[in-house]
Amino acid sequence: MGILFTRIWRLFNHQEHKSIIIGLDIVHTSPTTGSNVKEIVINNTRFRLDIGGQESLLVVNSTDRERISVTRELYKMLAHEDLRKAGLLIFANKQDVKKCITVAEISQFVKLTSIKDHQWHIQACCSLTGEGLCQGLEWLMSRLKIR
Ligand SMILES: Nc1nc2c(ncn2[C@@H]2O[C@H](COP(=O)(O)OP(=O)(O)OP(=O)(O)O)[C@@H](O)[C@H]2O)c(=O)[nH]1
Ligand SMILES: [Mg+2]
Repeated sequence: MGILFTRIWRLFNHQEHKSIIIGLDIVHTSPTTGSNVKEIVINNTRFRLDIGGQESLLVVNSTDRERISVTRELYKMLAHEDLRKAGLLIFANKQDVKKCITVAEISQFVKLTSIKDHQWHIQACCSLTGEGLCQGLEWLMSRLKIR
């Protein structure tokens, strides 16, 4: 999810909203200085994230049918105390690819409708063109405004 992450990072730049970004290819390195600060490495780039997050972003590779079941487990981290009030934004990436897993299918796999205690939104996107990224983030921003 390197490309998508880089684009989102640019859009978020200089803003103070706390978010965590999760996906299957993020490598957690050892905890760093602050208690909530984690360093992650994505495609050889090191990022520092504050994981006392208010929002969660989940990135799904819509062409990877084998690992969609692993993705299903990821949102369980929403049960963590620090994420009690977090919303969940799911980016279904690579929706431009023929025969990709559709947003409806991903929703079913991940059992989105069973998430009752968090607001969630699933957004089709293509990180090559950037399509869908702004719409997804607009959903996050609208949540932050009404708080
Ligand atoms: N067609 C298409 N290709 C993409 C998209 N996003 C990433 N890719 C391609 O997928 C490959 C891996 O890029 P990453 O940024 O690692 O994307 P990823 O979502 O982690 O996908 P995988 O690593 O393949 O699981 C590269 O060749 C990208 O060009 C997308 O939205 N559409
Ligand atoms: Mg990747």
